[in-house]
Parts: sequence; structure tokens; C-alpha cells
Amino acid sequence: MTKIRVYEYAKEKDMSSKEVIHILEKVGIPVNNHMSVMDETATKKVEEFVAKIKQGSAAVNQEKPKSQKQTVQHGAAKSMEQTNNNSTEEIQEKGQPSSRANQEPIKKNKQRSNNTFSKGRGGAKGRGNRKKNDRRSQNKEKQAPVLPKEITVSGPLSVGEFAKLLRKEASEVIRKLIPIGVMATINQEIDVDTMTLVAEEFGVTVIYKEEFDESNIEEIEEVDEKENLQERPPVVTIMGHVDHGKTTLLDKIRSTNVTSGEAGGITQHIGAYQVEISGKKITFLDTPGHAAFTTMRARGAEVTDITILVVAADDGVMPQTIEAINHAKAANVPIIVAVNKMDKLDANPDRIKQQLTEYGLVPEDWGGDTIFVPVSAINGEGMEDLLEMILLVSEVQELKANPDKRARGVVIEAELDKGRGAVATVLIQNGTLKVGDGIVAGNYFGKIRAMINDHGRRVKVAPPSMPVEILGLPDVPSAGDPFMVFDDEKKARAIADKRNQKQREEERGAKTRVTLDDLFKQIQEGEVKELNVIIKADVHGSAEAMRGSLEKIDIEGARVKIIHTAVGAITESDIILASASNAVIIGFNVRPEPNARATAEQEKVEIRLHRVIYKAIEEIEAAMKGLLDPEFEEKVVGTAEVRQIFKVSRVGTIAGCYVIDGKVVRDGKARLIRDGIVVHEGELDTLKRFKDDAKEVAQGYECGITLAGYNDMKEGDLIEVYVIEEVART
Ligand SMILES: Nc1nc2c(ncn2[C@@H]2O[C@H](COP(=O)(O)OP(=O)(O)OP(=O)(O)O)[C@@H](O)[C@H]2O)c(=O)[nH]1
Repeated sequence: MTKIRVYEYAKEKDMSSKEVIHILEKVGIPVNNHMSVMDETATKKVEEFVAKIKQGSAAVNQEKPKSQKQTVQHGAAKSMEQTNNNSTEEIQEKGQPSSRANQEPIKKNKQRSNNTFSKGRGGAKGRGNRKKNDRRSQNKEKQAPVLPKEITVSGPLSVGEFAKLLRKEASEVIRKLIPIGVMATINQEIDVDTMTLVAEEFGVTVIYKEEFDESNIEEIEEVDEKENLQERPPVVTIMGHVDHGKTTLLDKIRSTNVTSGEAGGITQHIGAYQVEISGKKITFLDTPGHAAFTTMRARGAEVTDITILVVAADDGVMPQTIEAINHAKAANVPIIVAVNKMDKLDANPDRIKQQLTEYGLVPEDWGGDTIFVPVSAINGEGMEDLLEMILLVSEVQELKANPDKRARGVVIEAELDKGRGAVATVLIQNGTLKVGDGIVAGNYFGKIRAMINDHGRRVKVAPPSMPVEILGLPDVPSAGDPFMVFDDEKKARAIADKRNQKQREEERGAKTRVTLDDLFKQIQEGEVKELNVIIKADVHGSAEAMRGSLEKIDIEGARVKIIHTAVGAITESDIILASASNAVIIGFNVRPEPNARATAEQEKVEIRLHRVIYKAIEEIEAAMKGLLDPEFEEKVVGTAEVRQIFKVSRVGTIAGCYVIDGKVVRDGKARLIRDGIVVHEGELDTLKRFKDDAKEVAQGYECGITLAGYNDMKEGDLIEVYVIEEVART
């Protein structure tokens, strides 16, 4: 024999190709696969190796696990190091063709299922029992459990645990491990790749599911079997512009639709309530407005199924109407338009329809798919239609939950009550909550002492979509916090502790948000495919121009998605929307309101301010290409309010100011802001304390400021002073 392929050689020697490849590796002649050619030297070396093994001399490195659990990595390198008597035995067995054919390993496995592979092997006793064993193993084979089609693992498992999942004996697994170069005992751990290879040999698929930390209650996914799912009531939020009638509408619905049997009962404000119509329930969140809605979303709680957009028929689409539309769209929640105040003489519902088409809400009778319901929250007109429409939309959505399992949901609101302690209103999203359940809500663990429904009655159980007030938490969670029932109290306490710790870490700044500086990296890592952007501008035209240009950007498969544009200063509500939607805010000739700036810092939302449209676009493009040049960054050092204007001939206009925040520095640049809009930007000319020139003036002091080349300051204007700082690129 001069040259022979691996598989031919293996066949000839009654070995498997894998074994031959493995030995070739060990003798220093690695080959690629079973089709590789072995020359004379190779066959000789393999033969020598097998001979040595048969004499027992290759049985080195007797396995003595140091610890009970040891992770064994799959890989050739490892296998080389781990040459031991396991491989020896595998080969010895192969020398006896009957051993494999008659399923002997099954019996043997049973015999030593609790031993390490090296123990009790190959002794006279073992051989003597072979016949009996064969018979037993045959019997056993008949009753062999059906193998699973697939198994799910979340990380390394010990051979024993893995075998159990496969419904195989551990030694069978060990046997399959050897040819792939892994020498492991029953107690040693093997990695997922190795498990996948071994399972394949048994025709079983390994599904890897990353084990996650259960303290991320928000991310615990529980799949319900279809047959366990039942219809659940829709959860509805009412949004709209100030004074368009949200509260009146909510009150009207509640007072005219109290659940049967409860009529006349005192309804209690618990943050949400349910009404019944045509035998079906609807849950309304009792906090109108998109701020509450988006604050919850910012905390990861997707509670709302349907949004009712209230627009007053005598007024029309207003800024907050648009904001509400964008908040609902960002959350992918369907909108039903309630055209309110229809009782008013000047009500003009067609105008509302016309206006809303501009925002993509086209009424059904105009060929669109948005439901418009004319109503009057005062006299109740159209109210039933509205409720029917809610039920219709919820039917289309096929809202379902499984009432027969542990409950989970969201905290709607919570407070500390003097007499009752921490009281939280929760909305059950899935499962059924019961008195006595141990729950983690936010960062706290508690046992439910009592539950009170929206009519102030004590209840023992709360099914999906039902809001209830719960007593029994040791402290007050936040609105939007998730809650979940845990059967194991010890585990639940540990989860609550961990959540607490994580929150503290987040507060220390560990929160990750998209920023232009790391956008490119996030795009490359596949974390970001769409850059969500909110545009705030001084005039409608600029906002639209910016939207048009930004939407055209498509770089490296990532695009810009404008989730909201509006005219005016950057508000807290913009920041919350950005936070909930992982967006950046571009301000064009506008500034953030003071509390918005603070919230942005807290929420780590990035605000980029510009005065030239193309610069804003260039910046986004550069960020998406990873070419952003943040070598210089603007840092606002202080803000002064103009309290008095002095016109002095030759000098020009002096603004008598009061420093309301930070400090004003003589060398800084200044921006003059009127009602949130930047009206001038330039150099600070003079800065004086009384008659003297000052280098800087701190918060709480008065000063006189002149701006270079600009005299049109007015009382009430803000002068924002900033410096340009060099920042190191990361
Ligand atoms: N004529 C008439 N007036 C209404 C109707 N709905 C509400 N109003 C009145 O409009 C005013 C504002 O209503 P609210 O319900 O407070 O409006 P809102 O949208 O909740 O307002 P905010 O809470 O300030 O955002 C009140 O004076 C109501 O009485 C209606 O259908 N017809």
C-alpha cells in the first residue's frame, strides 16, 4: 500500500474517519478531511500509534478532574493536549467490531454512569459480563427513549446534564466526544459548539439561546401556546392638544359606562379604569397626554394598544396634536381620531380631516384607513360609536394573553400613602395576578397583601388588561416600571436587589444611547440601522428642508428616520420622545428649554445645534460614515437674562443682565435667544461689573453686556455664553 485515502484506510481498519484524522493529528500529520490522502509514513505512524494504545502505553494523562465542573473547549489543540486513555479505549473498542453494532455502549454506560470514563474500564469483569450486557443493552434499546428533535441550551453544560437533555447515557456522549478531540468526564463542562457537533451525531439540533439575566424583567420572553391564549381587553390612551377635551372625554366615558352592577358605585381614581360595552371590556389609561405615554415608553413599557387622538372640531390641528401623532407613530400604536366638541356651532370636522391628511391620517371615507369619530364629550354624542370603534380596532389587532400563568405587567402610577404604605396601580399585561403573589415591581420585592379595583372594591384576582391597585410593596416603584410574579421568593429578592444595583450604575452614567460620535461604530456592529432624528427649528420651512435632505441620506445601509419635526424650542417632551425612541435631536436656530437641557443630560440624549442647514446634514452624513470630526466642541458656560436695556451713544446698546446659570466669560461667544429661538450669534464685546471690565461674572450677579455688531437686544432675552473646547477623539 502506497497511498490511501483516510476513509478507505479507516474502513480497512474498522475505524471511523474521525478517529483516523484524530490520530493523524496526534502523530503530527494533520489532514483536512476524510478524502485526504495518507502516504506510507502516515499509515505507518497511525499503525504504530494504535499498536501502542493496544499495549496501553498511550494511555497517558489519566483523567483526574480537579474540580467537579471544568469547561472543556472543543478544538483540535485541546484534544492534542488531552490524549488520554479515553481515546485509547475508543480505539480498542473499534478493534472489536461487534461492540458498536450491538449497542454495547448503552449497557456499559449504564453501568458506569456515575463514574469517570477512565474508571472501571476494560477489566476482566467488564469483558466477562459482555454477553449478559449485550442482552440487557438490547432490551434497553427496545425501550430507548425517543430522542428530542432539538434541545435548547444557554451555555456550557456538564456532560451529564447535556446527556440528560439528549435522553442519552453520559458515556454515549463521552464516546461521541472523543473523535472530535474532546476528552471529558461526566462532570466536566462542554461548550455549545461541542454540544452542537455531538448532538448532530444523534440527529438532534442544538438551539442556542443566550441565557439572560432574569433581572431584566422587561426582556423575559415567554411564549404562550396558541391554545392558551384568550382575548384580552384593549388598553387605550387619550392624547391631544391642550383643552381639546381629553379629560372631559375620559370622565364622560367613565361616568356613562360603569361596569354593570357597579352603577352608582364610587369610582376611584387609580390611574386607569375599565368600562364594559356590548359585553366587552376596554381599559383606559387615566393620565391623558403624550408626555405620560412617552415617559412610560422611555422606561421600556409598551402599554398602549390604541391611541385616541382628540381634536377639537372648533379649533383644529395644533402643535400638540402633531406631537401626539408622532409619539403614537414612534410607538407603532394605531390612532383613532375623536373629533370632539361637535356640539359647538363652529365645529368643522371636515377641516380637521383635511388637516390630518397632511400627517398621514386619511379618513376611511376619503379612501384612507384612519377611523374618525365625531363626538361631544359634553353631551355624550358619538361616544358609543367611539367605544365600538375601539373594539373594532382591537379585534383587528387580535389582542390576546394567557390568563393561566404568573402575572406580569407595568406600574401605571405609584405613591406613598400615609395609612397604607406604598400603593401602586399596575396594569396586568399577561397572566393573572393574585393576592399573596410575590412580585418584583421596579426594584422592589413584595407580597401582594390586597388588591383594589377601579371601583374601590377589593379583588382577589386580576386578569390580563385589568388595572388594580396593589398593597404590599416595601417602597414606591416608578410609573413605567415592569412588574412580574416570581414563585421563588429568594430568587425574587435577589432580582430586586440586582435591579436596584443596576439602576444605581445607570445613574452613574452607564446608560447607552445613540450619539453621533459612536454612530458609525453602532452601524458597523449592526446595532443601528436607522438613525432616529427629531428636528426642532425656528421656522417650518427650515424644518421641512432639513427633513427632506436628511431623509435622502443612505449610507452603508443605514438611513435617517425623522420621527418628529416641529417649530420652537427643544422641550422636555422632545427629550423624552428621543429617549424612548433612541433618537438624537437636531436643533436648527433653536435652543433647549432649561429643564429640557437637564433632562437631556440625565437621559443622555444628544442634542446637536446648528445655524446652517447644510452643516447639520454634513454632520449627520459624516457621523454615519464614521468621519465625524468632533475635535472642537461647543460648551455652554452660562446664561444671562437681559433685564434692562441702556442705549448709549457711541457705545451702542448695553444689556443690563443677571446671570441665571453658570457664568458669563469675557472671552466667550454669545447667542441671543428670544422665546427659544436664536436671533443672533456672535462675539461678546464688553463685559462689565458696574463700571469695571470683568473677566467673568458668576451666577447670581448682575453685569452689563454688549455684543459685537449687534444692538437689537430686548428685555427678557437670554444671552447664552459658550466657549469652543478641543476634545480628544475617542
Ligand atoms: N362644548 C364642548 N366643550 C367641551 C367638550 N369637551 C371638552 N370641552 C370643554 O373644553 C375645555 C377643556 O376640556 P378638558 O377636558 O379640560 O381638555 P383637556 O384636553 O383635558 O385639557 P388639558 O388637560 O389642559 O390638556 C373644558 O372647558 C371642557 O368643558 C365638548 O365636547 N363640547
